[in-house]
Amino acid sequence: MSRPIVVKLGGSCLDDLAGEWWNDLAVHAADHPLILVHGWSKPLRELSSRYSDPSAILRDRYGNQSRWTTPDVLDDIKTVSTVMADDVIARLEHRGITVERVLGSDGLVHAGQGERWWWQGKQLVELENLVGPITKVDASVLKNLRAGHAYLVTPLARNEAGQEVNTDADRAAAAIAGAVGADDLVLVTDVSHLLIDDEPVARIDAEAAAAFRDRGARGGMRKKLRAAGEALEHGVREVVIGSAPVSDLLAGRTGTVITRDKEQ
Ligand SMILES: Nc1ncnc2c1ncn2[C@@H]1O[C@H](COP(=O)(O)OP(=O)(O)O)[C@@H](O)[C@H]1O
Ligand SMILES: CC(=O)N[C@@H](CCC(=O)OP(=O)(O)O)C(=O)O
Repeated sequence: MSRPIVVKLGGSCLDDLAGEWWNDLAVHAADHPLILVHGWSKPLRELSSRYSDPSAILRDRYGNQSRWTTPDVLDDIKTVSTVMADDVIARLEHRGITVERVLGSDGLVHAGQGERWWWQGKQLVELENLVGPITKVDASVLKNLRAGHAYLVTPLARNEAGQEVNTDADRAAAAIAGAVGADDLVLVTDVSHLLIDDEPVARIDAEAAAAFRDRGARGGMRKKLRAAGEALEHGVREVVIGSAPVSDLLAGRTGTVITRDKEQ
Protein backbone atom coordinates (compact mmCIF):
# COMPACT_ATOMS: atom_id res chain seq x y z
CA MET A 1 0.00 0.00 0.00
CA SER A 2 1.33 3.50 -0.78
CA ARG A 3 1.92 5.73 2.25
CA PRO A 4 -0.99 7.89 3.37
CA ILE A 5 -1.07 11.64 2.72
CA VAL A 6 -2.45 13.95 5.38
CA VAL A 7 -4.06 17.19 4.18
CA LYS A 8 -5.26 19.79 6.66
CA LEU A 9 -8.03 21.97 5.26
CA GLY A 10 -7.92 25.38 6.92
CA GLY A 11 -11.18 26.75 8.24
CA SER A 12 -10.05 30.00 6.60
CA CYS A 13 -10.28 28.66 3.05
CA LEU A 14 -12.38 25.51 2.89
CA ASP A 15 -15.36 27.20 1.25
CA ASP A 16 -13.10 28.95 -1.30
CA LEU A 17 -11.57 25.80 -2.83
CA ALA A 18 -12.70 25.52 -6.45
CA GLY A 19 -13.87 22.46 -8.38
CA GLU A 20 -10.40 22.11 -9.97
CA TRP A 21 -8.84 21.89 -6.53
CA TRP A 22 -11.15 19.00 -5.61
CA ASN A 23 -10.53 17.26 -8.97
CA ASP A 24 -6.81 17.33 -8.23
CA LEU A 25 -7.32 16.00 -4.68
CA ALA A 26 -9.47 13.15 -5.99
CA VAL A 27 -6.71 12.13 -8.43
CA HIS A 28 -4.33 11.83 -5.47
CA ALA A 29 -6.84 10.04 -3.34
CA ALA A 30 -7.34 7.44 -6.09
CA ASP A 31 -3.67 6.40 -5.65
CA HIS A 32 -3.00 7.08 -1.97
CA PRO A 33 -4.84 6.59 1.31
CA LEU A 34 -5.95 10.10 2.28
CA ILE A 35 -6.62 11.65 5.67
CA LEU A 36 -8.24 15.07 5.69
CA VAL A 37 -8.28 17.10 8.90
CA HIS A 38 -10.43 20.22 8.89
CA GLY A 39 -10.49 23.45 10.86
CA TRP A 40 -13.52 25.68 11.54
CA SER A 41 -12.37 29.21 12.41
CA LYS A 42 -14.22 31.04 9.60
CA PRO A 43 -17.47 28.99 9.72
CA LEU A 44 -17.69 29.66 13.48
CA ARG A 45 -17.28 33.41 12.87
CA GLU A 46 -20.06 33.20 10.29
CA LEU A 47 -22.30 31.33 12.77
CA SER A 48 -22.11 33.97 15.49
CA SER A 49 -20.51 37.37 16.07
CA ARG A 50 -19.33 36.17 19.51
CA TYR A 51 -16.56 34.27 17.69
CA SER A 52 -15.16 37.52 16.28
CA ASP A 53 -14.80 39.04 19.74
CA PRO A 54 -11.09 39.17 20.70
CA SER A 55 -11.93 37.68 24.13
CA ALA A 56 -12.89 34.40 22.35
CA ILE A 57 -9.19 33.73 21.70
CA LEU A 58 -6.77 33.05 24.55
CA ARG A 59 -3.00 32.53 24.57
CA ASP A 60 -1.03 30.04 26.61
CA ARG A 61 2.30 30.86 28.26
CA TYR A 62 4.16 29.85 25.08
CA GLY A 63 2.15 32.33 23.01
CA ASN A 64 0.02 29.66 21.28
CA GLN A 65 -3.44 30.92 20.53
CA SER A 66 -6.38 28.82 21.61
CA ARG A 67 -10.12 29.23 21.38
CA TRP A 68 -11.82 29.68 24.77
CA THR A 69 -13.84 26.46 24.61
CA THR A 70 -16.92 25.82 26.78
CA PRO A 71 -19.56 23.08 26.30
CA ASP A 72 -21.64 25.55 24.22
CA VAL A 73 -18.66 26.27 21.98
CA LEU A 74 -18.11 22.53 21.47
CA ASP A 75 -21.77 22.27 20.38
CA ASP A 76 -21.25 25.09 17.86
CA ILE A 77 -18.04 23.47 16.59
CA LYS A 78 -19.97 20.24 15.99
CA THR A 79 -22.79 22.09 14.24
CA VAL A 80 -20.50 23.83 11.74
CA SER A 81 -18.30 20.74 11.34
CA THR A 82 -21.27 18.60 10.32
CA VAL A 83 -22.19 21.09 7.58
CA MET A 84 -18.57 21.25 6.38
CA ALA A 85 -18.20 17.48 6.49
CA ASP A 86 -21.36 16.93 4.43
CA ASP A 87 -19.95 19.29 1.81
CA VAL A 88 -16.49 17.64 1.68
CA ILE A 89 -18.00 14.14 1.56
CA ALA A 90 -20.31 15.10 -1.33
CA ARG A 91 -17.44 16.69 -3.28
CA LEU A 92 -15.20 13.63 -2.99
CA GLU A 93 -17.88 10.99 -3.44
CA HIS A 94 -19.00 12.78 -6.59
CA ARG A 95 -15.41 12.24 -7.82
CA GLY A 96 -15.33 8.52 -7.00
CA ILE A 97 -13.63 8.63 -3.56
CA THR A 98 -15.41 7.06 -0.59
CA VAL A 99 -15.20 9.05 2.66
CA GLU A 100 -15.57 8.09 6.33
CA ARG A 101 -16.01 10.83 8.90
CA VAL A 102 -14.31 10.46 12.29
CA LEU A 103 -14.59 12.67 15.36
CA GLY A 104 -11.14 12.75 16.94
CA SER A 105 -12.85 12.39 20.32
CA ASP A 106 -14.16 8.93 19.31
CA GLY A 107 -10.87 7.21 20.23
CA LEU A 108 -8.52 8.68 17.63
CA VAL A 109 -7.03 11.69 19.47
CA HIS A 110 -6.14 11.63 23.17
CA ALA A 111 -5.43 14.75 25.23
CA GLY A 112 -3.69 15.49 28.51
CA GLN A 113 -4.49 17.90 31.28
CA GLY A 114 -5.30 21.40 29.99
CA GLU A 115 -3.79 24.64 31.25
CA ARG A 116 -5.71 26.70 33.85
CA TRP A 117 -4.00 30.08 33.35
CA TRP A 118 -4.43 31.90 30.05
CA TRP A 119 -3.67 35.29 28.61
CA GLN A 120 -6.85 37.06 27.56
CA GLY A 121 -5.60 40.20 25.86
CA LYS A 122 -3.13 41.66 28.35
CA GLN A 123 -4.60 39.91 31.40
CA LEU A 124 -3.55 36.57 32.84
CA VAL A 125 -6.76 34.84 33.97
CA GLU A 126 -7.62 31.52 35.57
CA LEU A 127 -10.42 29.80 33.71
CA GLU A 128 -11.72 26.45 32.64
CA ASN A 129 -10.86 25.94 28.98
CA LEU A 130 -11.89 22.66 27.35
CA VAL A 131 -8.68 22.40 25.34
CA GLY A 132 -6.08 19.73 25.84
CA PRO A 133 -2.59 19.13 24.57
CA ILE A 134 -2.53 16.08 22.31
CA THR A 135 -0.80 13.16 24.02
CA LYS A 136 -1.52 10.28 21.63
CA VAL A 137 -3.15 9.33 18.35
CA ASP A 138 -4.52 5.80 18.07
CA ALA A 139 -3.99 5.07 14.38
CA SER A 140 -5.77 1.70 14.70
CA VAL A 141 -9.06 3.66 14.56
CA LEU A 142 -8.26 4.42 10.90
CA LYS A 143 -8.49 0.77 9.89
CA ASN A 144 -9.74 1.28 6.34
CA LEU A 145 -6.76 3.27 5.03
CA ARG A 146 -6.50 2.41 1.34
CA ALA A 147 -6.26 4.09 -2.03
CA GLY A 148 -9.66 5.37 -3.16
CA HIS A 149 -10.83 5.91 0.40
CA ALA A 150 -10.49 9.01 2.59
CA TYR A 151 -10.98 9.76 6.26
CA LEU A 152 -12.29 13.18 7.24
CA VAL A 153 -11.23 13.98 10.80
CA THR A 154 -12.84 16.62 13.01
CA PRO A 155 -9.95 17.36 15.41
CA LEU A 156 -11.63 17.17 18.79
CA ALA A 157 -10.04 14.91 21.43
CA ARG A 158 -10.83 13.19 24.72
CA ASN A 159 -8.88 13.81 27.90
CA GLU A 160 -8.01 11.35 30.68
CA ALA A 161 -11.16 12.34 32.61
CA GLY A 162 -13.25 11.33 29.58
CA GLN A 163 -14.18 14.92 28.68
CA GLU A 164 -14.37 15.97 25.06
CA VAL A 165 -11.93 18.82 24.38
CA ASN A 166 -10.87 21.08 21.54
CA THR A 167 -7.38 20.86 20.00
CA ASP A 168 -5.52 22.90 17.43
CA ALA A 169 -6.31 21.53 13.95
CA ASP A 170 -2.79 21.99 12.49
CA ARG A 171 -1.15 20.29 15.45
CA ALA A 172 -3.73 17.48 15.39
CA ALA A 173 -2.97 16.94 11.69
CA ALA A 174 0.76 16.79 12.55
CA ALA A 175 0.19 14.21 15.28
CA ILE A 176 -2.02 12.12 12.97
CA ALA A 177 0.54 12.31 10.14
CA GLY A 178 3.23 11.03 12.52
CA ALA A 179 1.02 8.24 13.86
CA VAL A 180 0.08 6.86 10.43
CA GLY A 181 3.63 7.13 9.02
CA ALA A 182 2.78 9.72 6.37
CA ASP A 183 5.66 11.08 4.29
CA ASP A 184 3.90 14.35 3.59
CA LEU A 185 1.70 16.74 5.52
CA VAL A 186 0.01 19.47 3.50
CA LEU A 187 -1.42 22.48 5.34
CA VAL A 188 -3.87 24.17 2.96
CA THR A 189 -4.67 27.71 4.01
CA ASP A 190 -5.62 31.17 2.70
CA VAL A 191 -2.06 32.34 1.93
CA SER A 192 0.15 30.98 -0.85
CA HIS A 193 3.37 30.94 1.24
CA LEU A 194 4.96 31.58 4.57
CA LEU A 195 6.21 35.16 4.36
CA ILE A 196 9.42 36.24 6.05
CA ASP A 197 10.10 39.99 5.92
CA ASP A 198 7.18 40.14 3.44
CA GLU A 199 8.96 37.78 1.03
CA PRO A 200 7.47 34.39 0.08
CA VAL A 201 9.61 31.46 1.24
CA ALA A 202 9.86 28.44 -1.12
CA ARG A 203 11.93 26.14 1.16
CA ILE A 204 13.06 26.30 4.76
CA ASP A 205 14.46 23.75 7.22
CA ALA A 206 12.88 23.02 10.59
CA GLU A 207 15.48 24.90 12.61
CA ALA A 208 15.13 28.12 10.61
CA ALA A 209 11.32 27.80 10.65
CA ALA A 210 11.33 27.45 14.47
CA ALA A 211 13.65 30.44 14.82
CA PHE A 212 11.32 32.56 12.66
CA ARG A 213 8.27 31.29 14.55
CA ASP A 214 9.61 32.63 17.82
CA ARG A 215 10.79 35.87 16.25
CA GLY A 216 8.14 36.97 13.81
CA ALA A 217 5.24 34.63 13.06
CA ARG A 218 1.81 35.58 14.30
CA GLY A 219 -1.62 34.04 14.78
CA GLY A 220 -2.45 31.09 12.61
CA MET A 221 1.00 30.93 10.99
CA ARG A 222 2.70 30.59 14.35
CA LYS A 223 0.59 27.48 15.04
CA LYS A 224 1.37 26.08 11.60
CA LEU A 225 5.11 26.41 12.13
CA ARG A 226 4.83 24.71 15.51
CA ALA A 227 2.75 21.94 13.92
CA ALA A 228 5.28 21.56 11.09
CA GLY A 229 8.13 21.11 13.60
CA GLU A 230 6.12 18.50 15.50
CA ALA A 231 5.28 16.58 12.32
CA LEU A 232 8.95 16.46 11.26
CA GLU A 233 9.94 15.28 14.75
CA HIS A 234 7.37 12.49 14.40
CA GLY A 235 9.01 11.25 11.19
CA VAL A 236 7.12 13.12 8.47
CA ARG A 237 9.52 13.88 5.57
CA GLU A 238 8.17 17.28 4.58
CA VAL A 239 5.42 19.72 5.44
CA VAL A 240 4.03 22.04 2.77
CA ILE A 241 2.05 25.21 3.53
CA GLY A 242 0.10 26.93 0.75
CA SER A 243 -3.19 27.49 -1.01
CA ALA A 244 -2.71 25.68 -4.35
CA PRO A 245 -3.89 22.22 -5.49
CA VAL A 246 -2.21 19.42 -3.54
CA SER A 247 -0.25 18.20 -6.64
CA ASP A 248 1.39 21.61 -7.04
CA LEU A 249 2.22 21.81 -3.35
CA LEU A 250 3.68 18.27 -3.25
CA ALA A 251 5.75 18.92 -6.37
CA GLY A 252 7.16 22.11 -4.81
CA ARG A 253 5.81 24.24 -7.68
CA THR A 254 4.38 26.69 -5.14
CA GLY A 255 3.90 26.93 -1.38
CA THR A 256 6.50 26.71 1.38
CA VAL A 257 8.20 23.34 1.84
CA ILE A 258 9.56 22.71 5.35
CA THR A 259 12.09 19.88 5.72
CA ARG A 260 13.92 18.35 8.68
CA ASP A 261 17.42 19.06 7.34
CA LYS A 262 18.96 21.74 5.16
CA GLU A 263 20.19 19.38 2.40
CA GLN A 264 16.88 17.58 1.80
N1 LIG B 1 4.63 35.25 8.36
C1 LIG B 1 3.42 34.93 7.88
N2 LIG B 1 3.29 34.45 6.63
C2 LIG B 1 2.08 34.15 6.12
N3 LIG B 1 0.92 34.25 6.83
C3 LIG B 1 0.97 34.72 8.09
C4 LIG B 1 2.23 35.09 8.68
N4 LIG B 1 2.00 35.50 9.96
C5 LIG B 1 0.66 35.43 10.16
N5 LIG B 1 0.03 34.94 9.05
C6 LIG B 1 -1.42 34.73 8.95
O1 LIG B 1 -1.70 33.34 9.07
C7 LIG B 1 -2.97 33.13 8.41
C8 LIG B 1 -3.19 31.64 8.18
O2 LIG B 1 -3.49 31.00 9.39
P1 LIG B 1 -5.01 30.74 9.83
O3 LIG B 1 -5.81 32.00 9.75
O4 LIG B 1 -5.01 30.01 11.13
O5 LIG B 1 -5.51 29.81 8.68
P2 LIG B 1 -6.21 28.37 8.64
O6 LIG B 1 -7.62 28.60 9.05
O7 LIG B 1 -6.07 28.02 7.20
O8 LIG B 1 -5.49 27.45 9.55
C9 LIG B 1 -2.84 33.96 7.17
O9 LIG B 1 -4.11 34.34 6.66
C10 LIG B 1 -2.03 35.19 7.64
O10 LIG B 1 -2.88 36.27 7.92
C1 LIG C 1 -7.84 25.01 20.53
C2 LIG C 1 -8.23 25.73 19.27
O1 LIG C 1 -8.10 26.94 19.19
N1 LIG C 1 -8.69 24.98 18.26
C3 LIG C 1 -9.04 25.51 17.00
C4 LIG C 1 -9.34 24.32 16.09
C5 LIG C 1 -9.84 24.68 14.71
C6 LIG C 1 -8.76 25.31 13.86
O2 LIG C 1 -7.57 25.24 14.14
O3 LIG C 1 -9.25 25.92 12.74
P1 LIG C 1 -8.47 26.67 11.57
O4 LIG C 1 -7.89 25.62 10.71
O5 LIG C 1 -9.50 27.41 10.88
O6 LIG C 1 -7.40 27.57 12.18
C7 LIG C 1 -10.27 26.43 17.07
O7 LIG C 1 -11.23 26.11 17.77
O8 LIG C 1 -10.27 27.42 16.32
